[in-house]
Amino acid sequence: MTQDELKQAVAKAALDYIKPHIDEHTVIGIGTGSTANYFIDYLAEIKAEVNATVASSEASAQRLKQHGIPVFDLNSVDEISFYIDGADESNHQLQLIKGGGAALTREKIVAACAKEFVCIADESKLVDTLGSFPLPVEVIPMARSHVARELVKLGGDPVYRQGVSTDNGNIILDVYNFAIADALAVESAINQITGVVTNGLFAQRPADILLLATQNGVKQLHC
Ligand SMILES: O=C[C@H](O)[C@H](O)[C@H](O)COP(=O)(O)O
Repeated sequence: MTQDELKQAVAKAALDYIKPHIDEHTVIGIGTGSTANYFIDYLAEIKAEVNATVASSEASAQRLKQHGIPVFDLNSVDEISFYIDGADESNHQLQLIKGGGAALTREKIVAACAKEFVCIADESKLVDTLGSFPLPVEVIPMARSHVARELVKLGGDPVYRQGVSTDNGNIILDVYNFAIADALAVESAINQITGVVTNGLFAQRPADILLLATQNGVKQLHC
């Protein structure tokens, strides 16, 4: 199977995973990216059963609406029942790097409100140590140089993602050459830098389950 076929297979597995639990009170949080897009397309097949979703990006909200799936503002719902989203990397504790598509902040907010975070990924995303994928950091534009200097002090190699503005009107610095042994500590240290909105480490709020598409089928990993 190609990587795209694996993404599609895991998106279908996520739908099968949550479908028995969907009722009129269920609010589904929707992630961002190519794997999440496949999930949205599968969700459309059962849209009559879906009363509410909350999207983690303008792009996902638009795709949901195109399918006729109801999208709500996060402030108008009590709790997210399931949050379904992809990742750029996951370790075996289900701590993640996200934000390759610049949606990390809204993703982190929706994940924080979720009862269960179901991460969906193909097997290339599973790593022993996070950090081969450059760590995205969302930054208030005027703080770009200051934050970059502070990231260098932490041992990283930040690169400005040219031409990208997040849904919140901010910029992204991608931090290269960070071997992230203690993801909790790194997440918290970067978030202490003035001017940082948040970073793409999901360690304080890891996934609850990782559905991992492999050539031998979709596996379930728990931390
Ligand atoms: O900002 C983007 C998100 O964090 C995505 O979930 C992540 O980049 C994975 O994307 P994909 O499913 O396209 O590999």
